[in-house]
Amino acid sequence: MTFLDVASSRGCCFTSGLFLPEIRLPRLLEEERCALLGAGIFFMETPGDLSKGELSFAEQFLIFYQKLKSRGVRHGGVYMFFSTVYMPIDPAIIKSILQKDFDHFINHGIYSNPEAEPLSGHLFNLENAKWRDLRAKLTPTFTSGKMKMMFQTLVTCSEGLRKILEEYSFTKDAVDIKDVVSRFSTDVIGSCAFGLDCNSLKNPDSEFRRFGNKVFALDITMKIKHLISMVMPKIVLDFVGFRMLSKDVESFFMKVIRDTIDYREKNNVYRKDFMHLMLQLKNRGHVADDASIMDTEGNDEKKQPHLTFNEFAAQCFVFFVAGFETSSTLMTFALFRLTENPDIQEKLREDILSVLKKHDDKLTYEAVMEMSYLDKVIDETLRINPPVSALPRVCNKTYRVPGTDVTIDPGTNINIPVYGIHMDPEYYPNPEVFDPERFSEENKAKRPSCTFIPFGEGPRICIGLRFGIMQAKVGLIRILKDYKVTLNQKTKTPIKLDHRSGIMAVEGGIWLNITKLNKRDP
Ligand code: HEM
Repeated sequence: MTFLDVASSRGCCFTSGLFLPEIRLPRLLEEERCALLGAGIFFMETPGDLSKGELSFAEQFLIFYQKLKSRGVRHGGVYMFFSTVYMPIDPAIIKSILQKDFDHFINHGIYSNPEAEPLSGHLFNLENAKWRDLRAKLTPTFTSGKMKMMFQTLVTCSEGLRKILEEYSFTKDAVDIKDVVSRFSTDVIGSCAFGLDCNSLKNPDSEFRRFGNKVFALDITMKIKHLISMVMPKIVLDFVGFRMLSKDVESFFMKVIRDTIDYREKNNVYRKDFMHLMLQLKNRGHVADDASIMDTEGNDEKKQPHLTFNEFAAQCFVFFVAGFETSSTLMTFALFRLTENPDIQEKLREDILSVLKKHDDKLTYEAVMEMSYLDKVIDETLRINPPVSALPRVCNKTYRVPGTDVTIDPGTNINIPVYGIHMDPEYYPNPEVFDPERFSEENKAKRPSCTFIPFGEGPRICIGLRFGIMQAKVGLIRILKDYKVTLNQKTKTPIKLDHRSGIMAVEGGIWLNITKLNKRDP
């Protein structure tokens, strides 16, 4: 029996879904449930809350995960809109899908049409050979050596963050911390991916921030577009030239990138950032450790570029989109958890200050790498509040799930339940408790692989992992070194996850008090 046989044994699979009004799948009869469980170990569920829009995407999938887990099965299925999604919950199956048998699950299954919408032709969306080729080209852009090269740009941007916090510590106003750290992330990624001073820390209404927010705005138009892209066949979408981004967003990013390329190429500018490495890729076909963006003849105007302008622009765009919201979410939740756990906040500050003292009070790449307690706090934050709560995959080759008699057909969508795994008491006892010691070397070694997957896993793992962590670390160090953070009463507690956001976020935001610390010996 294949997964789709089981799924369609209920007939039409209309579902109550994220963006739809309530259209419920008839509840399964008990004997039907047993038959499904007996036949293929699968179980289809449609919690009512899914349709009411009260639960966040992360919570909905946590419920699916917990229901499957409580039935003692290794995997299951979920009705979503008009299709069914296969959901493994056993880390061994997850590992097979993400790593061992990756060849069957290469793609994310997200619709894109670079001809109609050039910025959609980026790494996250590309498929099969096109993805492999581009991933191989871009990987050298994200090595630890390249991170070290960009480190100073990050530190420079963090000076703006310090200035803002200084003002807040003086005025004693409550700080919408997600807003502030998002502006920091916008400046960092704008500077590193576009080579621009976006000034969004100084000017909250900067164009970069405005258009960045527009990309993430999940308004009714975007919801409808998401739905259409999920339910319509690709051939129809291609035919009508379907696009996700509005024209003004596309024009803004294309123009910024075009102007920067022209300026740098004309003036042979060298800046230590992604833009420089991408220009090397475009003009020389590879990333190098030098200041030149031209080939050995000094120019390549006669030659075919190694990366076309559209490909180039789409990658800069995805670095921005994938980088700024995820990293600022990480910083926001870390600070929130530290307000809930003042002893952990104090311990982290001690770690930061003692390492800085060894490095003459200078925020260097090497100093950051030495802050081992900071690593644990970051990992524990990513466990309890993973910005991306589920990983999408689509099956591209018939697959027999190891250790079962179940087959997955090509075209079946897969959902890897990151948040469910991270909140499973089997791997993380008392999962609601924030405890960085879960990430001591000893404790990490006790857990099976694929039980901590905030960046995904396998060949398709987040390419910007190092950069995202480095950016969050610099931001947190800047804040915690000089300021104590406490929760302001404007924060609605207990916090509720925002059901309107695709990335994990808090309804009403996290509001903090910032108190300047007296200078002291670390
Ligand atoms: C805390 C920060 C971040 C988190 C939690 C995060 C998380 C993720 C996740 C879960 C995926 C999907 C992995 C998979 O399918 O297995 C992903 C993919 C990706 N991320 Fe990140 N990310 C972060 C920061 C960044 C940054 C800073 C950049 C770029 C500068 C970036 C660029 C990308 C790209 C391009 C992909 C697609 C990779 C591919 O399909 O080959 N991410 N990220």
